Amino acid sequence: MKITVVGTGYVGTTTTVALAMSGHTVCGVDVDPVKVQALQNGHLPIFEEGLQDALRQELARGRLTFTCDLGQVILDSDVVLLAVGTPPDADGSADLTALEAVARQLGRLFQPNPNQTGPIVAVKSTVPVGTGARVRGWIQQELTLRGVHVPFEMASNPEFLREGRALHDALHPDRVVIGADTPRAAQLMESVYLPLGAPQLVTSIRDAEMIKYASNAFLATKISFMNELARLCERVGANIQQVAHGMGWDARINPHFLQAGIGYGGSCFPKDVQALQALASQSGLSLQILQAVESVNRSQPGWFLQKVKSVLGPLHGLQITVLGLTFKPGTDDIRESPAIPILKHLEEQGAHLTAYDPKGMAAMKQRFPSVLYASNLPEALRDADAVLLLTEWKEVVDHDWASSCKELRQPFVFDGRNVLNAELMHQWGYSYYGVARH
Ligand SMILES: NC(=O)C1=CN([C@@H]2O[C@H](COP(=O)(O)OP(=O)(O)OC[C@H]3O[C@@H](n4cnc5c(N)ncnc54)[C@H](O)[C@@H]3O)[C@@H](O)[C@H]2O)C=CC1
Ligand SMILES: O=C(O)[C@H]1O[C@H](OP(=O)(O)OP(=O)(O)OC[C@H]2O[C@@H](n3ccc(=O)[nH]c3=O)[C@H](O)[C@@H]2O)[C@H](O)[C@@H](O)[C@@H]1O
Repeated sequence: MKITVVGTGYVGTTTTVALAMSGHTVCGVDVDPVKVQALQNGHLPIFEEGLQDALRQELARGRLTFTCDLGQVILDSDVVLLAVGTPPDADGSADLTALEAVARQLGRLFQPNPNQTGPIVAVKSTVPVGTGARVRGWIQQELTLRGVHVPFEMASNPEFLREGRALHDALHPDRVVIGADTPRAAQLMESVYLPLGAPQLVTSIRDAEMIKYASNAFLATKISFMNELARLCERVGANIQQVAHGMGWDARINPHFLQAGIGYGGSCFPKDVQALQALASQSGLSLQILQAVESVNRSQPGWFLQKVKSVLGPLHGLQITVLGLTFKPGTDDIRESPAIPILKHLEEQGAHLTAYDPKGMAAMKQRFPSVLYASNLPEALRDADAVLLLTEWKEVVDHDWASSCKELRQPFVFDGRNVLNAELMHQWGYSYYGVARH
C-alpha cells in the first residue's frame, strides 16, 4: 500500500518507520525542510531508542522517503495519515490550525482518477470529537472551489504510543482503533495495520476521536488519584508503593500507572486533559473529575518541594543537584516536564543549581541558562547539599550510590520517583526521602 504521513514529529516519524517495516511504501511530509533533510539522510532529530537504526534500515530498503512537497506524493497515495501537532490554544482547546492547513492543501491537490476512487484521509493527531467532519469539510470546500469531484473518504486513527518506547509501541500496539463511516475506509485502514497482527477495533469516527482523549484522561486520572493518595499516606504513615502494589493485584485495577511521584508531564496528558475539559465546556458541561486531576497535577511539584523545604529549611544559598530533566526517561522531550516548575521555584528561592540528565540538558539550557549542567552524574553529585531525583533514568537508578555518599556535602536525597532502595540508601548514610514511602 502507498501511504503518506503528513507531519514528521514524534508520532509521524515513528509511524513512517513502523509502516515501512510492515511492508508499505511510505512517504513522510513536513513543512520543516531541516527536519525533512535530516530524516532523508537517516538522522533522527529526536532521541527515541531504536528509531534511528530502523529509520536507516527502511531508507536503505527504499520503502521510505521524506519530502516537503506534498503535491509530489499525494496523487499516488492510497492512505494519507495526518500527524501534525494539535497544541493547546489559550483556552485549553486543541489548536487545529496545522490540521486545517494540511486539509486545505489536500483539497487543492487532490485530482480525480479514472477509477472514480479517492484516498482515505485518516486523522492520527489527537483531536476533539467532530474534527473528522471538519477536516472533511475543509477538504471539500477547496475541491468545490476548484469544481473538482474526488471521492475521498475520512477515517480516524488515534495513536497510543508512548515516548521512550515509541517504535515498540507502534509495532506492538495493545489495539488499533479505526474510526470510519464507510466500509471501504474501514477495510483499507484495517489492511494498513494487518501486518502488525494487533487487535483492531472499528468504530465511528466520533467514537474513535473520543477513545483517544478518554484513554489519556483516564491514565492521567490514575496518576493524580495516586498522587493525592500519596499525600494522605504521608500524613498517616502508610507506604504508597505498598498500597499501589496491593491495589494492582486486583485485575480490575491493574498495576500500571499507579506510581505516585511529582506529577505527570509531557506533550500529551496535560494538553489532552485540558482539551477534553474545553470540549465539555463547549457542550455546556463541566468535567469535575478532570478538574481535580489537573489541579492535583499542577500542585504536585509544589507538594514535593514543600517536603524538601520542611527538611532543609530555607533553600537560599544551598547547593542543590537535580537529577533528571525530561518528563520521563528514554526521551529528550522536556515539554511540560515537572522539572520545569521545580527548577523555577528552586531558582526563585536562591538555591545554587546543578543539573544532570542523559538527554534533556540541551533543551533545558534554553529555559534555565544559569543552571550549571554537569557533564556526568558523579560530577553533578559533588559537594551537593541535597539531591532531587526527578526522572527515573536507568543510569540514575543504577548509579553506585553506595560510594557516592561521601562526595556530597550533606547526604540529603529526595527521590521524586520512588526508584531508589530506601533501606539501602539509609544504610549507606543518606538522609533519604521518597514520596509517601517510609
Ligand atoms: N508525542 C506523542 O507521544 C504522541 C502524540 N500524539 C498526538 O499526535 C500529534 C502529533 O504529535 P507530535 O508528533 O508529538 O508533534 P510534533 O510537534 O513532534 O510534530 C508535529 C509535526 O508536524 C509538522 N507540521 C506542522 N504543520 C504542518 C503542515 N502544514 N504540513 C506538514 N507538516 C506540518 C511540524 O513541522 C512537526 O514536525 C498530536 O496531536 C499529539 O497529541 C498522539 C500519541 C502520542
Ligand atoms: O497521547 C500521547 O501522547 C501519549 O501519552 C502518554 O504517553 P507519554 O506521555 O509518552 O508517556 P507516559 O509513559 O504515559 O508518561 C506520561 C507522564 O506520566 C508520568 N507517570 C506515568 C505513570 C505513572 O504511574 N506515574 C507517572 O507519574 C510519567 O512520569 C510522565 O511524566 C500515553 O501513555 C500514551 O498512550 C499516549 O499515546
